[in-house]
Amino acid sequence: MWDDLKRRGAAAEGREILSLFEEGDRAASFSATFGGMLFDYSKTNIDDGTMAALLRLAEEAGVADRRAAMMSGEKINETEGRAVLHTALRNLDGGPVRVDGRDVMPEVRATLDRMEDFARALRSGGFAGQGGPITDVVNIGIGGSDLGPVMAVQALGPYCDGPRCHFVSNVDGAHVHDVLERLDPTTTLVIVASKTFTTIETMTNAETARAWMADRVRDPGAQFAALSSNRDATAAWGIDESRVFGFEDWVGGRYSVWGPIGLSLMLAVGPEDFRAFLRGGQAMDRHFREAAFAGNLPVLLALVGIWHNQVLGYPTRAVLPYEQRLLRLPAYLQQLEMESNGKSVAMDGTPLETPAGPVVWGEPGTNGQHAFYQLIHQGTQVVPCEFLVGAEGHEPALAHQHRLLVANCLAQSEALLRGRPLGQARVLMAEKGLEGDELERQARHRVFPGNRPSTTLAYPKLTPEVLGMIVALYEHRVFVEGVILGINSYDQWGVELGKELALALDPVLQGQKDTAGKDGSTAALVAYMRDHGLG
Ligand SMILES: O=P(O)(O)OC[C@H]1O[C@](O)(CO)[C@@H](O)[C@@H]1O
Repeated sequence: MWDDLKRRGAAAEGREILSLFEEGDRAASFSATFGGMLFDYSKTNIDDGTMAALLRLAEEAGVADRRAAMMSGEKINETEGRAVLHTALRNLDGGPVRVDGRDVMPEVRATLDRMEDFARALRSGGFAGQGGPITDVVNIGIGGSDLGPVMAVQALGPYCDGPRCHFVSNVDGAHVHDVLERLDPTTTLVIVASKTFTTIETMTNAETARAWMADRVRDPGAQFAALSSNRDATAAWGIDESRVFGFEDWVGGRYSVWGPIGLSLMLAVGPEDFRAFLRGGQAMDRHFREAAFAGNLPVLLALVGIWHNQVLGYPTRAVLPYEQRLLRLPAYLQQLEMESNGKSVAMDGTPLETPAGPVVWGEPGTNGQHAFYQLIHQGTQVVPCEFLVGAEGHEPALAHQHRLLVANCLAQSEALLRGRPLGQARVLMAEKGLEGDELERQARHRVFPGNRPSTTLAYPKLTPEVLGMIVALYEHRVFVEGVILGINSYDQWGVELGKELALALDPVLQGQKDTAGKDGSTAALVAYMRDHGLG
C-alpha cells in the first residue's frame, strides 16, 4: 500500500495541481460537507486514483474497527492500560458507555450537572468571594489543562458574559505574577486544573496563588476549586470536595476540555453555551462514526495529512485560522497532534515503518501574511497550509472588515495554487520600464512557483457549536492518522525525561549537589547561572 502511494507521490511531483481542475467538477468531488461546514481539499495534488488508494489505506489499517474499539471503551491506550473516552464527555443524549463493564455515563452527567450548578451559582453571585461576587477566575494548569480552555475562551469571546478568565501555565514566576498583580484576591476564584495534581508547574503556581490569596482573605481555600482525577491529592491540598470536579483516567489531558477541565470556559460563557460546544463535539463524533470514509471529514483531513507528510515528505504543516479569536488554535493543535502522534515506535514497540508526526505550527491570518508567508510562497520548502475561515463575523458593523479578511484567506490559497510564472513576472517588470539583464534579475525575484497545496475548512460562524465540531474534527484526525501509522496516540512518554532531569537539577542549581556526571555543556550552563545571579 505504502509503495503504491509512494509511486503516486513521485508521479504527482511533476504535475500541476491546477491541471487537475480541468477534469469534472473537482471542487465538488474533492470536498465534503458536514454540519454547515465545507472541507475543501481540491487544492492538493490528490487525484482520483490517489484518493482511492488513501481510502484503501484507511480501510486496511483497520480504522473502522479501531474507532469502534475506542468509542466502546476498549483499552486502546495500551501502554497505559487505559480506555480513551473523551467522546463520553460529550455524549449528551447517547446511550451507555462501558469501561470494565460499568456504564460511565451516570457519573459523567452527574459531574456535568455539578459543574453547571456551580457555574450558575458563581455567575449569579450565589457563590461569592470574601469581598463580593466573583469578578475574575484564574485557571492554573498546563498543557491539556490549559490550552483547551484558553483557546476556547478566546475563541468564544462574543459569548463570554461571566467573570473574566485568566490563565497561568508557565512555571516562570513572571506568568503568575503578571496575572495576579492585576486582580483582587477577595473577588477571585482560583481553579487548580491538573489531571494528576502532581505537575510541578501547576502545583508551584497554585502554592504561589494560595499565598497571594492568604495575604488578603481570611479563608483562602474557600476561593479555590480543583479539576483532577486525583481526589486524594486534591483533598490533601485542602480543597473542599464540593469544589472538586473529578474525571477518570480515560480522559487524556489534551482531550479534556469537554469535561471538568473546561470549567473556566463554562464559567465564562455559561452552561447553555458550554452544552452547545459539547453538542458540536457530539455531532462530529456521530459524523465520524457513521459517514462513509469518502465523505468523512476527520478521515479526509487525516488522509490529506498522511499524503503530505508520510507520502510526499513535507515535514511541517501550517494551521492558519482567518479568525483572530482562534489565536491559540495552532498552539492547541500543536499539543493535540504532536504530543499524540510524535512517536517513533509502533504499538508493539518496534520502530515505525513510516515517519510520523509533522511539525504543526501557525498563526492567525492576516498577521502571518506579514511575517512567514514569504517562506510559504517562495521558500525552498513546501508547507501544506490548512486555512480555516468563517463566512460571518460577530461584528455586523464591521462586515466590510470581515469581507476583507475572507478575501485575504481565499487569495492566499489561490496564490499558492497558481503562483506567478517567470513570463508574467517579466511582463510586470517590463511594465515598470526595466530591460535586459536588470529586467531578468528583478523578474526572477518576483516568481511564485505555485503548485503548493492547501486545504480550507469553511464554516458559517464561530459559534460554540461550530467550535465543538472543529475541535472534535481535529481530535479524530489525530486518531485516524495514529491508527494508519500504527502508533498509540494517547500516551506521552516523551515528556518524562525532561521532567526527571529538571527535578534532579534543582539541587544542583541550589549548590547542594555538584555537577558530577553532567555533560560539559550542562555543567558550564549551571556555573553560568550560579555566577550570574540565580537565586
Ligand atoms: O493535567 P496535568 O496532570 O497537570 O498534566 C498537564 C499536561 O502534562 C502532560 O502530561 C505532559 O507533560 C500533558 O499530557 C498534560 O496535558
